[in-house]
Amino acid sequence: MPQDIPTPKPIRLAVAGLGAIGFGVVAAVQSGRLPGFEIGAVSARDRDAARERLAEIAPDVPVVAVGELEPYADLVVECAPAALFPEIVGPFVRAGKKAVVLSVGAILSSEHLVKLAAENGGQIIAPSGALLALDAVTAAAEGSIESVRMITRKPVTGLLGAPYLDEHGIDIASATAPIRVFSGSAREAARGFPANLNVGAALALSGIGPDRTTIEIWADPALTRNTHAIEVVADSASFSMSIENVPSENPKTGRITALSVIATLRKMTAPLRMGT
Ligand SMILES: NC(=O)C1=CN([C@@H]2O[C@H](COP(=O)(O)OP(=O)(O)OC[C@H]3O[C@@H](n4cnc5c(N)ncnc54)[C@H](OP(=O)(O)O)[C@@H]3O)[C@@H](O)[C@H]2O)C=CC1
Ligand SMILES: O=C([O-])CC(=O)C(=O)O
Repeated sequence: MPQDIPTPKPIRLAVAGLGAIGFGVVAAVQSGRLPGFEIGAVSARDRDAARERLAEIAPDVPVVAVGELEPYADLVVECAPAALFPEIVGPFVRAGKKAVVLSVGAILSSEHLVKLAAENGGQIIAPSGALLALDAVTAAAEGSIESVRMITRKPVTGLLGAPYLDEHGIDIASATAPIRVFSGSAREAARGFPANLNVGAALALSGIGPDRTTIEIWADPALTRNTHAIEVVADSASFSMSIENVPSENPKTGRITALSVIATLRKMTAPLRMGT
């Protein structure tokens, strides 16, 4: 006779940011699509508006400031503006908890939080998000990688407002043909495009780092999708892959990003786990 296996307690999630990504994660949990998880608390800039948006799907979930999330949850999903990254992730990793992070570019300026996670038994987890092939890049990095290059092409709305464009006087709003707006390292790209190029930082941190990973960014008025093409040359394999992301309600963010978070969470408790 098999013995009764006690049902594990649900993992309590804090969702920091209730936009294109955060709302999708909350909706997935509340609909029962992610068994084994519950929402402990959420955070948004406009908390009254957030309560209204949650009224139908999660009326009882507390909406609190980002700095107050940690006691409510076992794990935080960080999906807010990059500037809030330390305030969101810090308390969780200090408490030995996990943080699933989307503002991956912010890791490059918050390396102390990786150290804090190591000291306290916490973990920072960056899902593949809007990019692909991070499984193969991390595997190749266990050997020797010669080069990693990414070319990103975005509709103009996917890049508007990036600090790099203002600093360099690059006008893309009136573009009628593709413009190459940036060419350089993943580190410089993360600094200049903090809300537009987390994928570059994710690629860099999976492979040969932010200084050796090279990035080109194009604004293309004819495009409707955010596209990323990567080329990797390593001693184990050479590969090139590309992805064309359908934008979410936030034109900077591909729809696949929220799904990537949901898949990451599902893997945490799955009896069969696919991919590196
Ligand atoms: N790793 C990857 O592949 C990808 C990463 N990203 C990154 O993920 C993050 C989230 O993206 P996305 O969901 O599209 O962003 P959105 O702009 O759609 O949502 C951002 C959310 O953050 C909230 N917020 C803003 N300020 C605060 C604050 N002070 N306190 C609490 N919450 C706040 C907003 O609140 P309110 O609703 O009240 O305005 C909003 O709910 C961004 O950093 C983005 O660059 C995006 C795509 C891909
Ligand atoms: O990297 C990002 O922040 C977003 C992005 O390019 C995408 O969603 O395609």
